[in-house]
Amino acid sequence: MESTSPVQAIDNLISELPWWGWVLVAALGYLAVQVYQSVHISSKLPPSPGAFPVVGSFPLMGAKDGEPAHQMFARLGEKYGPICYLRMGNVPSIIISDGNIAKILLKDQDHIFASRPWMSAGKYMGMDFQSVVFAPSGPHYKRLRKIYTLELLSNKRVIASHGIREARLYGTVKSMHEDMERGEATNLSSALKTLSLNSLIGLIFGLTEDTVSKKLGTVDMEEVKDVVRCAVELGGEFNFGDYIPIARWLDLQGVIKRMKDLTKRMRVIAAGVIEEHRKLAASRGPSSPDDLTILDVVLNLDGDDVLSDDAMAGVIFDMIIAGSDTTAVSSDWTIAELLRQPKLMKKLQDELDAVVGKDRLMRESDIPNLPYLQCVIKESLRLHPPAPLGIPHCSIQPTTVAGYEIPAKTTALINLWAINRDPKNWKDPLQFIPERFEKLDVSVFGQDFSLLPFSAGRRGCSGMLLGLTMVQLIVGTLCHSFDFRTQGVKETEVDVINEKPGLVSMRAQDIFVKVTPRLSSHLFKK
Ligand code: HEM
Repeated sequence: MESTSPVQAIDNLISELPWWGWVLVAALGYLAVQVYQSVHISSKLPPSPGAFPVVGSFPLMGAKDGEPAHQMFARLGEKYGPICYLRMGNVPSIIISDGNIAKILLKDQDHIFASRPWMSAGKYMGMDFQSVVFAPSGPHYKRLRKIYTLELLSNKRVIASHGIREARLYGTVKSMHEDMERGEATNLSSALKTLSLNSLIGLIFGLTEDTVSKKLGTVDMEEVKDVVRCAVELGGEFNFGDYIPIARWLDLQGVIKRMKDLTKRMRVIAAGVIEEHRKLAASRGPSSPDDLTILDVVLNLDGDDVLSDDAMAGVIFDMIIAGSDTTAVSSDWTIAELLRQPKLMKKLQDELDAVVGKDRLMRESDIPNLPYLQCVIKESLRLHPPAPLGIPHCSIQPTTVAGYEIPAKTTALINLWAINRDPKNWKDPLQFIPERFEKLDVSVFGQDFSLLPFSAGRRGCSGMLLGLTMVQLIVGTLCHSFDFRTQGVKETEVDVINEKPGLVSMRAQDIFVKVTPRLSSHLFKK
């Protein structure tokens, strides 16, 4: 009998292996790597609950049904310490629950942690990672971020665009007054969302009060609002496919399919508004720099700054999505806290009456003269940061943090919610006490690592001044204009504990209020 050499035997096996044999070999190989990674969690990594093959640490994270992720991560922080290692499916991740360690990532090693991990939201809704929110660090991101800082959201442009925000807000004040005249309660939470969305749409597209709810050329503004609503929902949905490759491939949750459909709608809207804006700009001739909308500025960029169609679509949707719900929920949490504590509400109203008077509505230019309003908003951003986990960061190279080894491509989640409530830094951290800021000079803009509502460093929120100004103006104007009586629940029992899960921290229950005007009656006439 002819003998076969081992090499020949392997050769024969390979050539005769059926397709399912290859699938089996690939699956066994994948499993072997997973088992190796699970048992081989290096002792130099941060403390960890451990990990299983394929699903990693997911079953060990102690997730509770309906619980927001930042609360679950805060519990992990209490158990495993301020830096905790998780393998989320296939993805090495660290959770940071301490301001001093956040400072290492966002300041000392900002150049290492300023990238973003791969996320299906970035691939699809982020226009193939062209949008600033999802772009990994590199020349494209650097160029975009510079455009945001110097052109789109510069201090000068934020100040110059105050009229658009004030007009939208005064419109909301008048419709709440109309609800009152009809004897109806206003759903305040929902009114705040509509207001923020309309303000952002106004800033970007430059629509007037009449057209903001109608059409811009071929683009229906209701379609824009629906796309934004779907994007916020989809962005907040947990997608296993981001962590487990096979789940991405199978798309069992249908997230990728829905994102692809939504991206098509986003591209159609972006193409429509860009075309309309080009036509309008051509017919209108040159405008003064202060009258330009965000989209005018984007279209006027020249030289190396000119953006591709996808990057322009990214700017439009990044700004509306990142800016609208964050400012709406922050205003909602603040008013909820003030309703629970009538003394604080009165103190704020007294300050507003003294500075603004009763014969006009508040303006953005009043804010520097309203120190208590500033303290109220700071305290609200501390206790209820609207984006409690920020947006995931990603390391671009291996590094050491607090004595632990962190591999390259590790996702870093910074628990801003836990940091802002750290009892090491804040007395009575769970109480809403604006007075704590009366004698404490702490900035919300990322210089103080015990207070990080906007995160910090090169990846920190690029709309922080705009966001802060909007919340101050909205809360100040509404509390100045009205006294509130809640419907369905006593003022002092408005829920300021429970949240809906999602990217943005929303209160679990909408607030319904009946209002009584506090200012001269002519201010409420349409
Ligand atoms: C109270 C309101 C707001 C809060 C609390 C807030 C908070 C945040 C946070 C925590 C991040 C993540 C930062 C990180 O990755 O470390 C972020 C990112 C971002 N925010 Fe805001 N935001 C607010 C309003 C706005 C507004 C009004 C805009 C613009 C219209 C905006 C635009 C952005 C953008 C573009 C990013 C991504 C920055 C980047 O990746 O470089 N935000 N925001």
